[in-house]
Amino acid sequence: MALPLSSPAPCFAPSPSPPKTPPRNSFLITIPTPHRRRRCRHGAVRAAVAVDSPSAEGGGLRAETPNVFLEVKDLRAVIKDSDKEILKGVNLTINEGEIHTIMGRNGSGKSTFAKVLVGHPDYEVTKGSVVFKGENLLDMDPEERSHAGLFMSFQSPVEIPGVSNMDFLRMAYSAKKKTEISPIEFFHYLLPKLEAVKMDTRFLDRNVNEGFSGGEKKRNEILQLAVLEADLAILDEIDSGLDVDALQDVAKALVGLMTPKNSILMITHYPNLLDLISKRCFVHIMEDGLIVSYYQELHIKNCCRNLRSSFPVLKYELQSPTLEHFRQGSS
Ligand SMILES: Nc1ncnc2c1ncn2[C@@H]1O[C@H](COP(=O)(O)OP(=O)(O)OP(=O)(O)O)[C@@H](O)[C@H]1O
Repeated sequence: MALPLSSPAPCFAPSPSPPKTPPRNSFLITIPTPHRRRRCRHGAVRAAVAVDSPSAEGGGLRAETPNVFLEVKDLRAVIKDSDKEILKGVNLTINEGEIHTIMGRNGSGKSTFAKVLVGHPDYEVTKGSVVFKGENLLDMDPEERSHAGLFMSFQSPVEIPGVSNMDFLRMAYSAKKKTEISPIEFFHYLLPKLEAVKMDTRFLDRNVNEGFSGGEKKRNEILQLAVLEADLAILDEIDSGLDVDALQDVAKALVGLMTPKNSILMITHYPNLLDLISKRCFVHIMEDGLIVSYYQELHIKNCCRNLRSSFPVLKYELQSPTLEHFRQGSS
């Protein structure tokens, strides 16, 4: 379920200028596969694998210095009241206006990472830092994080019996805007958003997610995101369980929500959604609690084409690529 938001504090960390060499904890391997020579229409295809996701300053491929939205450094987390470490030193930087995707095997820690970012009580951070728009995210409780502009769509959206979708959305919107909005006024605000995600108004009277099909729940998550207009949307497998039409609707709605000022962090196993969104994006691979590799700033269509042509398994089976696939592809 999404968390209600309130006005984000427009506080941005100064963007560091990119150094000429990658930081010590990361190195780039240019993949010597055909896509290295291929240049996309945008003339900027650059495929790279890095061990340890580099920080923005380590990327070194950007000429401009965008505002850093989220900066995760050496993040380690265990399951609460246990010493089972799930996140083992994650590094990730997201600038405003960017789409980032995390792929990887089942159980590699993707959802845990997302949940740790929004302050899920099941996990305890043992090391590292997370700065969101210049503020220490780890010092905030989950509600404060959502107020600061974070939104998370969970893999399995929760049902809220006894609370209508309409009331829930209106309460969340009021909390974000810090002002009451009348049901009529809110309905007018909501209508175009319902149309964007192709949801019928009858879903407004139903209790939040109660009895919704898997696909309807996912659309409802996007509706919440559209209503709350978060700065950074973390979408955990928003594409799972969607039929072809629903996938296209969700992709279209997401594209409609993107502005140069907001960002998306998607967790997915399938490149299809990336294909449909058709925007530039960063693709990261998570393995055993670490972001171990990344494709930097590829146009998504090229990125997915490259992934499929480089790693034969992806041609036939749209599974999450792993670091092993990158290694095979580059040999
Ligand atoms: N609350 C918890 N209690 C026990 N184990 C947990 C808990 N949360 C995560 N784990 C374990 O941590 C590992 C990572 O889980 P996580 O859900 O983050 O993986 P994932 O990469 O999102 O997997 P998938 O692709 O299947 O969704 C798994 O082995 C999981 O069983």
